[in-house]
Amino acid sequence: MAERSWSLAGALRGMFVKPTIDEQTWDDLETALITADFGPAVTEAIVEELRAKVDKYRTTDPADLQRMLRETIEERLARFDPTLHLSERPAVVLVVGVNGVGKTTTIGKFARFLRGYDRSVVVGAADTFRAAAVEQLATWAQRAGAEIVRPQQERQDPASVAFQTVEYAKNTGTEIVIIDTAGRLHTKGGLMDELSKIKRVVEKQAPIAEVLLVLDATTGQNGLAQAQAFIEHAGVTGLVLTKLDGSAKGGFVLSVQERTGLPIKLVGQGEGVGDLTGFTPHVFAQQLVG
Ligand SMILES: Nc1nc2c(ncn2[C@@H]2O[C@H](COP(=O)(O)OP(=O)(O)OP(=O)(O)O)[C@@H](O)[C@H]2O)c(=O)[nH]1
Repeated sequence: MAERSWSLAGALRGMFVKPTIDEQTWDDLETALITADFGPAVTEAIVEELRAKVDKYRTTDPADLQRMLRETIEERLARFDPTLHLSERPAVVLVVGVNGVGKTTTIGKFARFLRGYDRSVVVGAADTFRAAAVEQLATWAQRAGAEIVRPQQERQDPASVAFQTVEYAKNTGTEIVIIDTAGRLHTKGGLMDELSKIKRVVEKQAPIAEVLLVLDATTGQNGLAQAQAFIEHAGVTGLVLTKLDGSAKGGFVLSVQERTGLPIKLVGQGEGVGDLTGFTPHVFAQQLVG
Protein backbone atom coordinates (compact mmCIF):
# COMPACT_ATOMS: atom_id res chain seq x y z
CA MET A 1 0.00 0.00 0.00
CA ALA A 2 1.15 3.56 -0.61
CA GLU A 3 2.49 5.67 2.24
CA ARG A 4 -0.30 5.57 4.79
CA SER A 5 1.10 7.28 7.79
CA TRP A 6 0.86 11.07 8.01
CA SER A 7 3.89 10.93 10.21
CA LEU A 8 7.17 12.16 8.87
CA ALA A 9 8.84 9.61 11.08
CA GLY A 10 8.92 6.90 8.41
CA ALA A 11 10.60 9.12 5.83
CA LEU A 12 13.11 10.34 8.39
CA ARG A 13 14.00 7.00 9.92
CA GLY A 14 16.79 6.14 7.46
CA MET A 15 18.31 9.55 7.98
CA PHE A 16 18.60 9.42 11.73
CA VAL A 17 20.23 5.99 11.98
CA LYS A 18 23.20 7.04 9.88
CA PRO A 19 26.48 7.47 11.77
CA THR A 20 26.91 11.13 10.88
CA ILE A 21 25.19 14.19 9.40
CA ASP A 22 26.39 14.80 5.82
CA GLU A 23 25.17 16.63 2.69
CA GLN A 24 22.92 13.69 1.84
CA THR A 25 21.20 14.15 5.20
CA TRP A 26 20.20 17.71 4.27
CA ASP A 27 18.91 16.63 0.85
CA ASP A 28 16.91 13.82 2.43
CA LEU A 29 15.50 16.13 5.07
CA GLU A 30 14.38 18.64 2.45
CA THR A 31 12.71 15.93 0.36
CA ALA A 32 10.96 14.46 3.42
CA LEU A 33 9.59 17.86 4.46
CA ILE A 34 8.35 18.71 0.97
CA THR A 35 6.74 15.27 0.63
CA ALA A 36 4.95 15.76 3.96
CA ASP A 37 3.48 19.03 2.59
CA PHE A 38 5.35 21.56 4.68
CA GLY A 39 5.49 23.69 1.50
CA PRO A 40 8.67 25.17 -0.01
CA ALA A 41 8.87 28.31 2.16
CA VAL A 42 8.52 26.53 5.51
CA THR A 43 10.81 23.70 4.37
CA GLU A 44 13.52 26.14 3.42
CA ALA A 45 13.17 28.07 6.68
CA ILE A 46 13.37 24.88 8.78
CA VAL A 47 16.40 23.52 6.91
CA GLU A 48 18.22 26.85 7.25
CA GLU A 49 17.43 27.09 10.95
CA LEU A 50 18.66 23.54 11.54
CA ARG A 51 21.85 24.06 9.57
CA ALA A 52 22.61 27.07 11.76
CA LYS A 53 21.89 25.12 14.94
CA VAL A 54 24.00 22.16 13.87
CA ASP A 55 26.88 24.58 13.15
CA LYS A 56 26.43 26.41 16.41
CA TYR A 57 26.46 23.25 18.53
CA ARG A 58 29.15 21.64 16.36
CA THR A 59 27.32 18.34 16.29
CA THR A 60 27.52 15.64 13.64
CA ASP A 61 25.10 13.29 15.40
CA PRO A 62 21.84 12.64 13.50
CA ALA A 63 20.08 12.01 16.84
CA ASP A 64 20.75 15.66 17.74
CA LEU A 65 19.32 16.72 14.42
CA GLN A 66 16.17 14.71 15.07
CA ARG A 67 15.72 16.38 18.47
CA MET A 68 16.36 19.83 16.98
CA LEU A 69 13.83 19.18 14.21
CA ARG A 70 11.21 18.18 16.77
CA GLU A 71 11.92 21.32 18.82
CA THR A 72 11.87 23.60 15.79
CA ILE A 73 8.53 22.24 14.61
CA GLU A 74 7.04 22.42 18.09
CA GLU A 75 8.23 25.97 18.59
CA ARG A 76 6.77 27.04 15.23
CA LEU A 77 3.46 25.27 15.91
CA ALA A 78 3.24 26.92 19.34
CA ARG A 79 3.39 30.45 17.92
CA PHE A 80 -0.36 30.16 17.46
CA ASP A 81 -2.81 29.87 20.35
CA PRO A 82 -5.06 26.80 19.96
CA THR A 83 -7.42 27.75 22.81
CA LEU A 84 -11.13 27.58 22.02
CA HIS A 85 -12.95 30.54 23.52
CA LEU A 86 -16.26 29.18 24.71
CA SER A 87 -16.90 31.03 27.94
CA GLU A 88 -19.96 33.03 26.80
CA ARG A 89 -23.38 31.58 27.57
CA PRO A 90 -24.51 30.55 25.13
CA ALA A 91 -21.21 30.25 23.26
CA VAL A 92 -22.05 30.37 19.58
CA VAL A 93 -19.77 28.57 17.14
CA LEU A 94 -20.18 28.93 13.39
CA VAL A 95 -18.69 26.13 11.29
CA VAL A 96 -17.77 27.07 7.72
CA GLY A 97 -15.90 25.50 4.82
CA VAL A 98 -16.30 24.13 1.31
CA ASN A 99 -18.40 20.99 0.71
CA GLY A 100 -17.04 17.58 1.45
CA VAL A 101 -14.22 18.67 3.77
CA GLY A 102 -15.90 17.01 6.75
CA LYS A 103 -17.98 19.83 8.22
CA THR A 104 -20.97 17.80 9.34
CA THR A 105 -18.80 15.00 10.69
CA THR A 106 -16.72 17.56 12.58
CA ILE A 107 -19.80 19.14 14.13
CA GLY A 108 -20.94 15.71 15.34
CA LYS A 109 -17.53 14.93 16.78
CA PHE A 110 -17.19 18.39 18.31
CA ALA A 111 -20.61 18.11 19.96
CA ARG A 112 -19.57 14.77 21.43
CA PHE A 113 -16.24 16.22 22.58
CA LEU A 114 -18.11 19.00 24.44
CA ARG A 115 -20.66 16.55 25.87
CA GLY A 116 -17.65 14.69 27.26
CA TYR A 117 -16.96 17.81 29.34
CA ASP A 118 -20.61 17.82 30.41
CA ARG A 119 -21.53 20.85 28.32
CA SER A 120 -25.06 20.95 26.88
CA VAL A 121 -25.03 21.41 23.12
CA VAL A 122 -27.50 22.32 20.39
CA VAL A 123 -26.65 22.18 16.72
CA GLY A 124 -28.38 24.34 14.13
CA ALA A 125 -29.00 22.95 10.64
CA ALA A 126 -28.46 26.18 8.71
CA ASP A 127 -27.28 24.30 5.61
CA THR A 128 -30.80 24.39 4.24
CA PHE A 129 -29.52 24.18 0.70
CA ARG A 130 -29.48 20.38 0.74
CA ALA A 131 -32.22 18.43 2.50
CA ALA A 132 -29.87 15.47 2.99
CA ALA A 133 -27.48 17.71 4.92
CA VAL A 134 -30.12 18.28 7.60
CA GLU A 135 -30.73 14.54 8.00
CA GLN A 136 -27.01 13.83 8.17
CA LEU A 137 -26.58 16.44 10.88
CA ALA A 138 -29.55 15.01 12.80
CA THR A 139 -27.91 11.57 12.81
CA TRP A 140 -24.68 13.03 14.16
CA ALA A 141 -26.49 15.08 16.80
CA GLN A 142 -28.16 11.96 18.06
CA ARG A 143 -24.89 10.06 18.16
CA ALA A 144 -23.29 12.93 20.08
CA GLY A 145 -26.14 13.41 22.57
CA ALA A 146 -26.87 16.94 21.33
CA GLU A 147 -30.14 18.67 20.49
CA ILE A 148 -30.87 19.89 16.97
CA VAL A 149 -32.87 22.80 15.56
CA ARG A 150 -34.03 22.06 12.02
CA PRO A 151 -35.53 24.26 9.35
CA GLN A 152 -39.31 24.26 9.57
CA GLN A 153 -39.81 24.53 5.86
CA GLU A 154 -37.85 23.53 2.82
CA ARG A 155 -35.25 26.14 1.82
CA GLN A 156 -35.92 28.19 4.96
CA ASP A 157 -33.57 31.17 5.21
CA PRO A 158 -30.37 29.82 6.85
CA ALA A 159 -30.11 32.96 8.98
CA SER A 160 -33.53 32.30 10.46
CA VAL A 161 -32.54 28.73 11.39
CA ALA A 162 -29.40 30.15 13.05
CA PHE A 163 -31.54 32.69 14.90
CA GLN A 164 -33.93 30.00 16.13
CA THR A 165 -31.04 27.83 17.28
CA VAL A 166 -29.60 30.60 19.45
CA GLU A 167 -33.09 31.41 20.69
CA TYR A 168 -33.57 27.74 21.66
CA ALA A 169 -30.28 27.82 23.57
CA LYS A 170 -31.26 30.96 25.45
CA ASN A 171 -34.69 29.63 26.33
CA THR A 172 -33.41 26.28 27.54
CA GLY A 173 -30.09 27.34 29.08
CA THR A 174 -28.13 25.26 26.56
CA GLU A 175 -24.46 26.19 26.89
CA ILE A 176 -23.01 25.73 23.42
CA VAL A 177 -24.53 26.40 20.00
CA ILE A 178 -22.87 24.95 16.90
CA ILE A 179 -24.21 26.16 13.57
CA ASP A 180 -23.69 24.19 10.37
CA THR A 181 -23.54 26.35 7.25
CA ALA A 182 -23.65 25.62 3.53
CA GLY A 183 -20.41 25.02 1.68
CA ARG A 184 -21.65 25.81 -1.77
CA LEU A 185 -24.06 28.26 -3.31
CA HIS A 186 -24.35 29.40 -6.89
CA THR A 187 -21.76 32.09 -6.41
CA LYS A 188 -19.03 32.79 -3.91
CA GLY A 189 -20.46 36.25 -3.38
CA GLY A 190 -23.83 34.71 -2.54
CA LEU A 191 -22.21 32.36 -0.05
CA MET A 192 -20.34 35.15 1.70
CA ASP A 193 -23.49 37.32 1.79
CA GLU A 194 -25.36 34.43 3.35
CA LEU A 195 -22.68 34.00 6.01
CA SER A 196 -22.65 37.70 6.86
CA LYS A 197 -26.40 37.62 7.20
CA ILE A 198 -26.18 34.63 9.56
CA LYS A 199 -23.61 36.49 11.64
CA ARG A 200 -25.64 39.68 11.77
CA VAL A 201 -28.78 37.89 12.80
CA VAL A 202 -27.04 35.76 15.45
CA GLU A 203 -25.25 38.77 16.90
CA LYS A 204 -28.59 40.40 17.64
CA GLN A 205 -28.94 37.75 20.35
CA ALA A 206 -25.44 36.70 21.37
CA PRO A 207 -21.83 37.40 20.39
CA ILE A 208 -20.20 34.83 18.13
CA ALA A 209 -17.56 32.97 20.11
CA GLU A 210 -15.75 31.18 17.30
CA VAL A 211 -15.91 30.90 13.51
CA LEU A 212 -14.18 27.63 12.70
CA LEU A 213 -13.02 26.93 9.15
CA VAL A 214 -12.83 23.22 8.33
CA LEU A 215 -10.04 22.15 5.98
CA ASP A 216 -9.37 18.69 4.56
CA ALA A 217 -5.67 17.96 5.21
CA THR A 218 -5.48 15.55 2.27
CA THR A 219 -6.15 18.36 -0.20
CA GLY A 220 -3.19 20.36 1.13
CA GLN A 221 -2.33 23.68 -0.46
CA ASN A 222 -5.07 23.24 -3.05
CA GLY A 223 -7.76 23.02 -0.38
CA LEU A 224 -6.40 26.17 1.11
CA ALA A 225 -6.88 28.02 -2.19
CA GLN A 226 -10.51 26.88 -2.27
CA ALA A 227 -11.08 28.16 1.25
CA GLN A 228 -9.53 31.56 0.59
CA ALA A 229 -12.86 33.39 0.38
CA PHE A 230 -13.78 32.21 3.89
CA ILE A 231 -10.43 33.40 5.22
CA GLU A 232 -10.89 36.78 3.57
CA HIS A 233 -14.53 37.38 4.37
CA ALA A 234 -15.90 35.13 7.10
CA GLY A 235 -14.01 36.40 10.17
CA VAL A 236 -12.48 32.98 10.83
CA THR A 237 -11.06 32.59 14.37
CA GLY A 238 -9.60 29.11 14.05
CA LEU A 239 -9.04 26.12 11.82
CA VAL A 240 -10.14 22.51 12.08
CA LEU A 241 -8.05 20.06 10.07
CA THR A 242 -9.84 16.86 9.13
CA LYS A 243 -8.63 13.57 7.65
CA LEU A 244 -5.19 13.74 9.21
CA ASP A 245 -5.44 9.97 9.61
CA GLY A 246 -4.30 8.05 6.58
CA SER A 247 -2.64 11.06 5.01
CA ALA A 248 1.07 11.57 4.53
CA LYS A 249 0.58 15.31 4.75
CA GLY A 250 1.13 16.11 8.42
CA GLY A 251 3.36 19.03 7.45
CA PHE A 252 0.26 20.82 6.21
CA VAL A 253 -0.50 21.52 9.86
CA LEU A 254 2.45 23.87 10.12
CA SER A 255 2.28 25.38 6.65
CA VAL A 256 -1.43 26.14 6.96
CA GLN A 257 -0.93 28.07 10.20
CA GLU A 258 1.95 30.05 8.76
CA ARG A 259 0.17 30.75 5.46
CA THR A 260 -3.12 31.87 7.00
CA GLY A 261 -1.93 33.29 10.32
CA LEU A 262 -4.80 31.34 11.92
CA PRO A 263 -4.45 28.82 14.77
CA ILE A 264 -5.48 25.21 14.43
CA LYS A 265 -7.93 24.52 17.22
CA LEU A 266 -9.17 21.00 16.48
CA VAL A 267 -7.86 18.00 14.59
CA GLY A 268 -9.93 15.17 13.08
CA GLN A 269 -8.23 11.83 12.75
CA GLY A 270 -10.95 9.44 11.71
CA GLU A 271 -14.61 8.97 10.88
CA GLY A 272 -15.74 7.86 14.34
CA VAL A 273 -17.53 10.08 16.84
CA GLY A 274 -14.50 10.01 19.15
CA ASP A 275 -11.93 10.93 16.49
CA LEU A 276 -11.50 14.62 17.22
CA THR A 277 -8.98 16.18 19.57
CA GLY A 278 -7.73 19.57 20.58
CA PHE A 279 -4.43 20.64 19.13
CA THR A 280 -1.30 20.28 21.27
CA PRO A 281 1.92 21.39 19.54
CA HIS A 282 4.13 19.24 21.76
CA VAL A 283 2.20 16.06 21.07
CA PHE A 284 1.87 16.80 17.39
CA ALA A 285 5.59 17.51 16.89
CA GLN A 286 6.39 14.28 18.70
CA GLN A 287 4.00 12.29 16.47
CA LEU A 288 5.35 13.93 13.38
CA VAL A 289 9.08 13.54 13.94
CA GLY A 290 9.10 10.44 16.12
N1 LIG B 1 -10.72 9.51 7.43
C1 LIG B 1 -11.43 10.57 7.81
N2 LIG B 1 -12.57 10.84 7.17
C2 LIG B 1 -13.29 11.92 7.58
C3 LIG B 1 -12.85 12.76 8.64
N3 LIG B 1 -13.77 13.74 8.78
C4 LIG B 1 -14.73 13.52 7.85
N4 LIG B 1 -14.45 12.42 7.10
C5 LIG B 1 -15.21 11.86 5.99
O1 LIG B 1 -15.32 12.82 4.95
C6 LIG B 1 -16.54 12.68 4.24
C7 LIG B 1 -17.25 14.03 4.13
O2 LIG B 1 -17.66 14.42 5.42
P1 LIG B 1 -18.91 15.38 5.69
O3 LIG B 1 -18.93 15.63 7.15
O4 LIG B 1 -20.13 14.87 5.04
O5 LIG B 1 -18.43 16.68 4.92
P2 LIG B 1 -19.21 18.07 4.72
O6 LIG B 1 -18.15 19.09 4.60
O7 LIG B 1 -20.22 18.26 5.76
O8 LIG B 1 -19.87 17.82 3.34
P3 LIG B 1 -21.27 18.39 2.82
O9 LIG B 1 -22.33 17.96 3.79
O10 LIG B 1 -21.40 17.77 1.47
O11 LIG B 1 -21.08 19.86 2.80
C8 LIG B 1 -17.33 11.63 4.99
O12 LIG B 1 -17.19 10.40 4.30
C9 LIG B 1 -16.65 11.54 6.35
O13 LIG B 1 -16.76 10.29 6.95
C10 LIG B 1 -11.60 12.44 9.30
O14 LIG B 1 -11.10 13.12 10.21
N5 LIG B 1 -10.94 11.32 8.83
